[in-house]
Amino acid sequence: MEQSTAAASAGFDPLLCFAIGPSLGFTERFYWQEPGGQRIMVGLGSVATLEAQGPERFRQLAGAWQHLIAEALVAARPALAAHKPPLLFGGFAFDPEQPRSALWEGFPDGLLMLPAFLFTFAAPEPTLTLNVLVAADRDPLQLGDDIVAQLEVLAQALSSPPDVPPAMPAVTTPSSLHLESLLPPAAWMEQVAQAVRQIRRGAYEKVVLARAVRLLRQDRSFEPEPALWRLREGYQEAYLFAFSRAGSCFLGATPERLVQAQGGALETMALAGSAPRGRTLHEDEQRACELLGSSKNQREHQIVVEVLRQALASLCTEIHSDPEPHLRRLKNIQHLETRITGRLQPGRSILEALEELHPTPAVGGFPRAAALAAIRAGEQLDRGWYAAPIGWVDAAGNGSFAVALRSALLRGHEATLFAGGGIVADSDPASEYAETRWKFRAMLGALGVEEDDDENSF
Ligand SMILES: C=C(O[C@@H]1C=C(C(=O)O)C=C[C@H]1O)C(=O)O
Repeated sequence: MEQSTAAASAGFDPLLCFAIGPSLGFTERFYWQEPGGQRIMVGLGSVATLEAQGPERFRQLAGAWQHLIAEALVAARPALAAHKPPLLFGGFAFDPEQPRSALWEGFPDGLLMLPAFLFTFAAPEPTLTLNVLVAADRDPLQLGDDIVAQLEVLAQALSSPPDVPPAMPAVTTPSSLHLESLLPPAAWMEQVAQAVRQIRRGAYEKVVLARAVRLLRQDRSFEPEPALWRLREGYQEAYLFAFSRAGSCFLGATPERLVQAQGGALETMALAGSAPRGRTLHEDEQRACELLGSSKNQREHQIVVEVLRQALASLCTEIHSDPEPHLRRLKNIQHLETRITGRLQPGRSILEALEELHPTPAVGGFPRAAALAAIRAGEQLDRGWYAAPIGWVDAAGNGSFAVALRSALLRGHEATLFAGGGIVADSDPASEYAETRWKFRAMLGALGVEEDDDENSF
């Protein structure tokens, strides 16, 4: 497959860097790829993990991050670096007010980690960053020897990496896979009908309801590498992410940027309103025209644009948004998208932007508090890190976070996949259900379930 220029110039595949993690004894690792492969980062191991619980998690982590930066000694070639070290990677739970189930063990309400090794494939050149936590009583000579030894082990592992993807059939035989909805489809559609009734009564204007399906695999456990490999082939224009911890891996290919900040320039997007791709060019155009002309989808979308603009008002100057949405076309689905930009006020950080923006009405609803209450009361699902911010932040306050959609949590022989959709006054439960099925396609395909398998079972 075609690699980004930065990755190609490094001479090896970033996925290999991710794949060698377990052989070096690293149980925590991440893979992060921005749209078009312009920036790929792989982190192995964690020398510092900042964790926070509860609604104050963004502030708590911002404080802990400042503390870490203040104490860091950085030796880097600033002119050549694609970011200002130290760089932390992490994610957040969708709703800190909702109790976490056993499924999401190891994925707290907020987590930022400082990887032991960080590979960055981005302009101007690929880099390797080594992070070490130095205690006051550490012998500097011994420290130097340890670093050299670590680099030797790393070089050795990279020179004889495991096969990626590990040997497995391109498409798994359906008999070894079992797919089931966590909630029967009829019960989920009843939830949607109930939300529509509440909306019509004026309780709120929009709510995003999600559901999960579970994939069980008898022959072997799910591994992130082959799934990432397939996502990379089909979803180059998405953010690809994988975060392994505590025996699980949360991964996905999401089209939705939550926020990106670079040198004070901030970018976010409204992504809401969906239609399937057509099977022929003609059908595809027809679906696109219907989506652009659908007042239901346009309304759903406009709510997101308005709320994002308001959220940015307290953080940014020079806020601009596209005058109208354009189409964002992915392999199995197309959306309405509006780009929104601003300039961060001096001293404000991307973590503050996360706090303001999350959850946007694209994944929560509107008004926010009423929609979140409806999700807590009705959804019967622990979303965990699904539909929440995932990404990185550096010492200069630059960073990039996506909304973790089109995603799954892998644990041993089980994969739990998540998808949802925006419900408004004129939503139809059966159409919303169908929409979640298109959205599941990205991860189902990545995990080896073919297009027409189990057509009626999820
Ligand atoms: C909630 C999801 O997607 C979100 C909801 C959309 C919609 O309702 O049209 C579109 C894109 C996303 O913002 C999901 O993929 O699970």
